[in-house]
Amino acid sequence: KLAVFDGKKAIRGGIPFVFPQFGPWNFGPQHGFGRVVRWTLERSPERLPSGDIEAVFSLMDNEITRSMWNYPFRITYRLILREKELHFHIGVYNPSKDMTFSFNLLLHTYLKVPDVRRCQITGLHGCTFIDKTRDGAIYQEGRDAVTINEWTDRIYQHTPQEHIITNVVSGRKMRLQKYNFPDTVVWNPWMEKARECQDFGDDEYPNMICVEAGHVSTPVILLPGTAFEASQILQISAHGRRRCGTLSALLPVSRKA
Ligand SMILES: O=P(O)(O)OC[C@H]1O[C@H](O)[C@H](O)[C@@H](O)[C@@H]1O
Repeated sequence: KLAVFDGKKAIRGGIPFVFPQFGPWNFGPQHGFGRVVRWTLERSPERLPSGDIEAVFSLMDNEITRSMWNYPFRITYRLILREKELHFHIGVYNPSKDMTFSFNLLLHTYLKVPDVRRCQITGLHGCTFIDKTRDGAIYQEGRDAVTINEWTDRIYQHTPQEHIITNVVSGRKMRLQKYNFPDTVVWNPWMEKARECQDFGDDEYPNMICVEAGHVSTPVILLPGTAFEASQILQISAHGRRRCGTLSALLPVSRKA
């Protein structure tokens, strides 16, 4: 409720686009500039023959980005909305002839939930995680379904392509599928940290969970003239029902044929 849309900070909610840095940054704002700069709308929302709605955004280097990160780049961000799904396809291109650059990329997805203590996240069992609430110590997850009862800020590594998050809005299940995002960050600031955030209502932490698909515990290294592609699908399912068979939709179009 206290989110500020002034172009200086990310909006607290939705899906902030974390690029080219995850976390504090010596050369610019925390989590990079991708979530605060203005993107270009390449293609306004349009209905495709399939009935899906598609919109395409792009971001290129400019004076502002080069003042923090002196590389030429081009990002294409394609969003497809279906009845119960939202698809995110990202392409990062390095147009340089001789310069390699490296970056982090993460979709900082906020999910609205009736009570975070009743959410379970699957797909993390056996994964190592960097615990940012314990000075970055590394542990291994022993639970099949992860629950949250305190300040949580973890980078799970080498996570599988799918997580299910239970008890999101209206008690439904959210299926998160990802391609080329090896990490999954799980974050809830809990009471004290929420109070420290000016744009976070004191009583709002029980009603959110961030499950963030990203490439953050190691950087993406992009050689001149090459592109990196990554995707995410969020799919809401009615009370436990699961649909299968959408994983192929995560593959880049060029590799699908
Ligand atoms: O407050 P923000 O800059 O939006 O960051 C919110 C959170 O993002 C990620 O989940 C990080 O792992 C957290 O350490 C950070 O607190």
